[in-house]
Amino acid sequence: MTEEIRKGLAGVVVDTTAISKVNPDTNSLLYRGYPVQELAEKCTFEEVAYLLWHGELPTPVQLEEFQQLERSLRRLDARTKRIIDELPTTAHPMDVVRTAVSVIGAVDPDAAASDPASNLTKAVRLFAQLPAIIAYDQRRRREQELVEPRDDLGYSANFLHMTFGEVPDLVVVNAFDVSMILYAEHSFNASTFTARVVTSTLSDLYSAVTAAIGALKGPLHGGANEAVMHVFDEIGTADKAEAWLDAALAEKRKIMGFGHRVYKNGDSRVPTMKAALDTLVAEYNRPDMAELYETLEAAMDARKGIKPNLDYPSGPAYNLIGFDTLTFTPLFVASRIVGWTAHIMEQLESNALIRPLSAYNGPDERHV
Ligand SMILES: CC(=O)SCCNC(=O)CCNC(=O)[C@H](O)C(C)(C)COP(=O)(O)OP(=O)(O)OC[C@H]1O[C@@H](n2cnc3c(N)ncnc32)[C@H](O)[C@@H]1OP(=O)(O)O
Ligand SMILES: O=C([O-])CC(=O)C(=O)O
Repeated sequence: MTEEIRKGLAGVVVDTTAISKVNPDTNSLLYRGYPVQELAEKCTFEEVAYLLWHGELPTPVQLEEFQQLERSLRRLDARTKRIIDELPTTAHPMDVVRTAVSVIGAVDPDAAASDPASNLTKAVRLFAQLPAIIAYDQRRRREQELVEPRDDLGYSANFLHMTFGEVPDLVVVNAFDVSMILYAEHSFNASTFTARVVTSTLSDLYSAVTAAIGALKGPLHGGANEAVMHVFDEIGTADKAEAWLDAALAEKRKIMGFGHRVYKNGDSRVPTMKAALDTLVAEYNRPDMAELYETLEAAMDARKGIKPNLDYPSGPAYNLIGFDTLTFTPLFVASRIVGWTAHIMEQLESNALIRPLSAYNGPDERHV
């Protein structure tokens, strides 16, 4: 038998999904049929989360009910806070988030229940709790006290309030909300596929999410938004970008924030996130950031023809908002929790154990 091996499952279609459609030919991304750009312009992250989980945008009554539920679940419980406090500040914030989700799973008496209603309850709980975990972790690293959530604020305004102790201008809240919408879902990316693999063994949602966080951490996936900022810090100013890039390419380095497994002519989400970044550049009066961004992008295009992915504009956007660089990938978690949990529920609707084959290339049979 000749076996065709597709390293990294590149180009392999492994299942169907009704959650999102990534189309590199038209450079489009649909969530449940809606173009993501339209959702970013007209909806809040809460509405998009509801859409991804339920398949339809909420009616005003459904939205009100969902918002009330989400606001009621925002507070970090004492046990989770204690366990975060136990972790050294040398731990990467992704490890803190992964541990916190694991703790929430371990103390949930209903952890093993995997019917759709139980899983949706868990998904909403994680959605509501992650901002508190991430905000508190950044604050404790800065030796600041925990800030309690405000029930009168929407998701993004409250997230920023809990992180920085104040609600920034609307333009900042909106840019952050757009980033949450754009990060929420992207079909069978590595972390979502990880969540589906774990779910396919009939393990529980918390285990699948914990594994997905581990997959997202890597710099070839979600870790790239953090890595982009390290690149910006390394380069310094726009006038040094070309020389830096030539040296990095000569060393065969992968340039973080560029390239994509599926999109080969640019990531459908980048123009929307770049526009959000531009509003932040104006708000914080940081044209130098835009100049560095654009110079490196143009140089990469000229030398390799490789375009930016979503992590490229998101990294500097989160920097301008004031997040610590190490907190960037946890922000991706806060958003992608929606996509992961939607996929976990979809996997369970028609489950098949995910177990591919391998072609053995070790020694022929031999004996001791
Ligand atoms: C939200 C997200 O998770 S998006 C992805 C975020 N990740 C990054 O930004 C990390 C940097 N990018 C990369 O490493 C890659 O582009 C990936 C992992 C995202 C996609 O990789 P693949 O689809 O496997 O493409 P592959 O690595 O085979 O690249 C094809 C060619 O382009 C080159 N290439 C791709 N991306 C880059 C890059 N960022 N910098 C330099 N060269 C690159 C490869 O070296 C390869 O060249 P070769 O054919 O001469 O060997
Ligand atoms: O789709 C991918 O491979 C990576 C990505 O852009 C995402 O997860 O948002």
